[in-house]
Amino acid sequence: MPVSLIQSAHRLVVKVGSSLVTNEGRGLDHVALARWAAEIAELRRLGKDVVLVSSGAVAEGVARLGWSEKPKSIHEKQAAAAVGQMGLCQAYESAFRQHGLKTAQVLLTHEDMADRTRYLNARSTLLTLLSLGVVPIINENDTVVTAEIKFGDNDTLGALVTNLIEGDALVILTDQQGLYTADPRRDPAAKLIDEAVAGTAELEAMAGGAGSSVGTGGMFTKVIAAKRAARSGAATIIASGREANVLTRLANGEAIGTQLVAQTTPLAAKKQWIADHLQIRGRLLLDAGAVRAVLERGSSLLPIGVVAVEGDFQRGDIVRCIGADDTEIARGIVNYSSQDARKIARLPTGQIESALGYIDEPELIHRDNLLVV
Ligand SMILES: Nc1ncnc2c1ncn2[C@@H]1O[C@H](COP(=O)(O)OP(=O)(O)O)[C@@H](O)[C@H]1O
Ligand SMILES: N[C@@H](CCC(=O)OP(=O)(O)O)C(=O)O
Repeated sequence: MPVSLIQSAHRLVVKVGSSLVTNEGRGLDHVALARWAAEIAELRRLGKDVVLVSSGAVAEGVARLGWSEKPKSIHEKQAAAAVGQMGLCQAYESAFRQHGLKTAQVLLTHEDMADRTRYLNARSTLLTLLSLGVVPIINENDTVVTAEIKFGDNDTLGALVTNLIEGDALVILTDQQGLYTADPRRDPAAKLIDEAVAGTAELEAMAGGAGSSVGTGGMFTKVIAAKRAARSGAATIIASGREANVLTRLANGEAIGTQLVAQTTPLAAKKQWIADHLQIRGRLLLDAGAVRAVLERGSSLLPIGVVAVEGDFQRGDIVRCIGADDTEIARGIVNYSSQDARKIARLPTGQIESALGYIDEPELIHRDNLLVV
């Protein structure tokens, strides 16, 4: 049996599906929510940051409105989501309060992930919430999205959030023990897969079946989510949300469900992404001290070591770091726009806020986002 990668993970995304959250569509399962909240509180005590992606708004709205099944029309689904999301928030807020934890509702759309500024804002807000000890609870903003641009299932959203916050792992809790060789609802001989490499075609073939009556994507979207999460080096675990203490047991190294491993680490994936990036928007000219700090000590690049800023770039763009003789020594993801970088170049960190009127990060480029070339 493999050892759970959750044990060493520092930042994780836990995704719970509609059928679990709403007791197969019968209404919110408060007992299950209380269990997950207790387990997430324990993960936080173990020093792990946890973001929860929860489905269930439509299913809970359908139950609250007294409808007998999920409606077909998009506007009725959106209306149901708006009603149900209230219930989800209330239930999570009170479940986490029992453990002294605050929660935050974050509703995201596809556009928030596609637009660079919104993507970076969502990322900063989530990281700030985590640093404040708050548990962010994410769902798709179902009431405003149209069918063509919907994530649709929250497995995809969970994977994109894992990429967004550079999580080490995505835990998908569902109504099955994990990924089977075939849909266990149809094939009683199907066997549980305990470990596999994320992103292979065989996994996609096994997960072909549709989801439950209240869920959306079935296993297929979970396998694709694992493939997406693996791109940023994160492992995915698919396990039963009904298994007692599933999250804390995973955190203690117990292998439960199916573990889909990435073939690279999050840091290596990010550095590869920087190396492969074709659009380099600007150049930072470094003094000799900054060159030594970056090359010899693997340090972050601070504004004080930058003597000039060239080009026109935004926060989050990739820029070159230039040393003596106009040679490129490194490249990385910059924390400030070219306009702001010019204002803080040569300044000590303590003066960033007075120069700009705000401070995002003390570094111009953090060492995790810096690739020596
Ligand atoms: N290979 C497979 N292994 C496990 N479950 C599968 C497989 N293929 C299809 N499924 C179906 O996927 C369902 C879980 O997906 P879904 O209903 O969308 O759940 P959730 O609401 O948790 O996202 C299971 O109940 C199962 O019937
Ligand atoms: N945003 C939707 C999630 C849709 C859905 O069914 O997702 P899932 O159960 O994860 O397959 C909701 O909250 O109802």
